[in-house]
Amino acid sequence: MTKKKHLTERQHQRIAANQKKRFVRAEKPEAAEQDLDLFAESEPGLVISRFGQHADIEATDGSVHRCSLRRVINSLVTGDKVIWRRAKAANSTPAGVVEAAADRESVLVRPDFYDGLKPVAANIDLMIIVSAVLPVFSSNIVDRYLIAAEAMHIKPLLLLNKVDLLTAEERAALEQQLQMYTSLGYDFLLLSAKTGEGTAQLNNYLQQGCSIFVGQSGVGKSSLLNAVLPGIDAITKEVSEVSGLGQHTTTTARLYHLPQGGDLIDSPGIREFALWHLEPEQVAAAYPEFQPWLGRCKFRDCKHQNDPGCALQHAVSQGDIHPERFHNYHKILLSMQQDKPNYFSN
Ligand SMILES: Nc1nc2c(ncn2[C@@H]2O[C@H](COP(=O)(O)OP(=O)(O)OP(=O)(O)O)[C@@H](O)[C@H]2O)c(=O)[nH]1
Ligand SMILES: [Zn+2]
Repeated sequence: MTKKKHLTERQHQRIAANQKKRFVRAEKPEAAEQDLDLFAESEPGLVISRFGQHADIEATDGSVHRCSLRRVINSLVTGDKVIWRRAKAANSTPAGVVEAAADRESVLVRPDFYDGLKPVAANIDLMIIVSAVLPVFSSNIVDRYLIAAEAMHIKPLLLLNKVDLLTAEERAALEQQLQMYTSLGYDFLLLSAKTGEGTAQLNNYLQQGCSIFVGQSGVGKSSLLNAVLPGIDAITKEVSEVSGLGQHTTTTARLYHLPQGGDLIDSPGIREFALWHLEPEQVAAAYPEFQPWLGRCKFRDCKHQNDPGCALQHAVSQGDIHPERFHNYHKILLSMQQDKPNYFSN
């Protein structure tokens, strides 16, 4: 313990040097901004990872450069497309500077206690919602992720893992149950990370763009990620240790190019991504099958429960809305009201 109290000579020197640097920076706050001579022509790039005031930028030739960010950039996350300039001098720190970020096609957000909704990753094409089939397949959890995907305009794919554990009858029953999703236009994939069944189809989906894997603990996300990108868990761990930023890095997302084609954005924070609080209207808006019926209830403030003249209840009774989806809708709304401040629980 006493060791910590006494700084070594080198530590003293380093602190003094840092203070000096900070002082110079304070004197000339715009120095870096003005010195364009240091940097080459602007070029397009892709954010592979973001670390505080820096970001790893991939050039079109595939090389990665740790860059600083211009002050005008107020939000930059993994998956963002940028305009940057590389440093003219070799081995300079930073290796370049990010000048501007392009508009996002989609953005994954997570609730932050202080900042409200915080962007985590951008330009995601596919949210792969991983569920285990045993002990039971939970449509309630799947529906929570589907609501999040719809709210963020990211296409979802339902991935049912561990199908090696099912008997033929159980498997047939599961496929029957999943009809309620296919009829809404949602795709599903039966897979086993253990036997490898379904991985070829999974690769077809992955090749189409940039994907993320989400799902509850124990469903097999690590196993699946390691199947599509061997060694990914080791890399994730390494990133957290090397950058030494402590707890924050556990949510720092990273973009990987898959050898079989397509991109993957991953971090522990993304894997355990949970549904945040939404207003009841926003939840209803995330159900595609509700859309033709919304606004047609007898009472404008209809809660779609036992209210007379409820259009949604009518749609359920005539088979246009699946009763299980409708049941989950009410359950999800109720849980949002109950644990409103608890953004982080599933
Ligand atoms: N039988 C079978 N077991 C599997 C399969 N995929 C994963 N498992 C097992 O399920 C357990 C959980 O797998 P993980 O890959 O750690 O699951 P995870 O979703 O990453 O879980 P967390 O790390 O807790 O978030 C492990 O014991 C795996 O060996 C599968 O397809 N079939
Ligand atoms: Zn109603």
